[in-house]
Amino acid sequence: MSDGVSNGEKNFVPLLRRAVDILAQFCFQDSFPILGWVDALTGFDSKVRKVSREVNDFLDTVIDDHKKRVVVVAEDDSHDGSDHVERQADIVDILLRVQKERELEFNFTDANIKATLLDMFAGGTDTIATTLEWVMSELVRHPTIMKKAQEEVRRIVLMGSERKSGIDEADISRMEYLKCVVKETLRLHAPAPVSLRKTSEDVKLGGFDIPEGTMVMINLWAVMRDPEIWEQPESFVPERFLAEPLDFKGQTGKFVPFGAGRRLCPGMTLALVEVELVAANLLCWFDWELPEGVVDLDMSEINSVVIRRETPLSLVPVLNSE
Ligand code: HEM
Repeated sequence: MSDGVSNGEKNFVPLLRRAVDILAQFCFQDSFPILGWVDALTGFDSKVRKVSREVNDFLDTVIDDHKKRVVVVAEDDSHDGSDHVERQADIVDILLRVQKERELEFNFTDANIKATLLDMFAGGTDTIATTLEWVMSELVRHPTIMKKAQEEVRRIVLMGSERKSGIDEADISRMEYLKCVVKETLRLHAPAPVSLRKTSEDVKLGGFDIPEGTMVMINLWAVMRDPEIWEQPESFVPERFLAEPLDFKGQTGKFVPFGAGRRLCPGMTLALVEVELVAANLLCWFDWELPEGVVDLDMSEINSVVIRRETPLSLVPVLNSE
């Protein structure tokens, strides 16, 4: 990558966080469209324009940089080892190839590529990092659950006929308890707490008349802590998912960390692979302790588009000597 992009990369994470945080801020246009003009007076509109311009400029640089590279790229590991292959193709190379070879039925423009990249990075960075922080926070607060999850992971990875040095997806598919830990974490700490919809017709719901075209916010966080539908809703009990193996599609309207229906999170499968794989590695190769002097972990949350820990998680890893 050119220096321009490398430098930009360093700034991209904070820029992305700024962009995502703006989405969580109140604006009149969304809640009272008739008062949308107030957003210009409060400075909200210019803040949105500024951050959009910065994100757009960064993505333009990334795309230009990829277009300029004259390298032969491989999209998998199947190359013949010849000197022509300088590196594996990344997601931008692949999207540019799809564009160049006109693989789609519509004109796939640079704007489409930028939108795809933004969706992936905005939707898929903080959500996954935050989920992992909550997984480890809950496990450290519940040593018996941590031990049970570690025993499962280590039995599958370290105690087979052949001791492995890495964990693959086939191993993960056998980690039933770890999957329950991830589900329970997503139930209690849904990183994306609301789902937005616009009504396509007049509806009556719970005694309220909701006119067509109303923006409705569904509080997924509250659904997954509702005492009417969950036993001990505030407790961290992964076993509840052994007893009731709810999937992630949200069709029961009870367990909805990725939303539900046609606008269900498109990154769900990728997210689960990443969270489960990283969590399994953390549990397999290390034991985890609170830093010296810390007796109880602070579990305060920051409410934004993504519900993060108020204080970043700090734990001490101890190499597993098994
Ligand atoms: C633990 C990780 C994640 C959680 C908990 C999560 C959760 C959600 C939720 C609740 C929604 C709203 C769905 C609805 O309204 O029904 C959503 C939408 C979305 N997510 Fe995720 N997500 C995660 C990871 C990802 C990843 C990895 C990506 C992309 C690579 C992604 C991309 C998106 C996009 C683009 C949307 C908007 C979809 C639309 O409006 O049609 N998410 N996500």
